[in-house]
Amino acid sequence: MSELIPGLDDLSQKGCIEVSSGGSEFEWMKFEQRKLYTNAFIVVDGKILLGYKKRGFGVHKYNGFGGKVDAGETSIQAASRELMEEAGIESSLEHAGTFLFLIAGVEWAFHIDIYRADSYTGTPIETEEMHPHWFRINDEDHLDTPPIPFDKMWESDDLWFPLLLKKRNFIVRTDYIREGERDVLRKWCVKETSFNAS
Ligand SMILES: Nc1[nH]c(=O)nc2c1ncn2[C@H]1C[C@H](O)[C@@H](COP(=O)(O)OP(=O)(O)OP(=O)(O)O)O1
Repeated sequence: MSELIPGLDDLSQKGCIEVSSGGSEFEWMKFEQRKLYTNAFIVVDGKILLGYKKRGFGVHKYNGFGGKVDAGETSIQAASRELMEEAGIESSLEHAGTFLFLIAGVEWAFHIDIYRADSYTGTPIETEEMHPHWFRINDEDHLDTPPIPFDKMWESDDLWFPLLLKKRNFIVRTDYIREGERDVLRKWCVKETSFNAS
């Protein structure tokens, strides 16, 4: 079995398959506290909806729609609320993965529940935080739509997007450091959990 990823439930790692890992020369960063976040991706008819982030941490990157889970909310309630606040749409979301994101200088870990859906209601709109855009998910269809802009996303997203798009469930941990203005991926592990013996 591959190394257990610290900070993620040991049981959910039982029987899963490591897809990618790196930075083995570094230690995983320590953290005392975790904060809950969500991130939702809509994939419809060969295209994925991403938002261009206009402000805050991760500004100028493309990402799913999400943010902090508020007190008294479940994760899926937060994911639905954020999808409405940031893209103006409603959707029946399914849990797709769990993501632990650490960055040097922030003493807590971001525990992000990743959701996906293959339908939605409403029309995606630009909001104060995000500008929505569609991207094609392969190079056979929709050639008039741009490909997923991995060079303008968090550096590790290309490692787990194939699982998200194939509807496979996964867990990810990424530890980043800051180098000047840049966030640099230092250690990571991606595992597919779809094969979990529960
Ligand atoms: N696709 C992604 N890939 C990645 O590597 N890290 C991500 C990620 N999506 C989110 N993160 C990390 C970095 C990001 O700054 C942090 C918080 O997520 P968001 O930026 O979505 O939340 P916000 O800070 O906008 O929260 P709100 O203000 O509640 O909307 O989680």
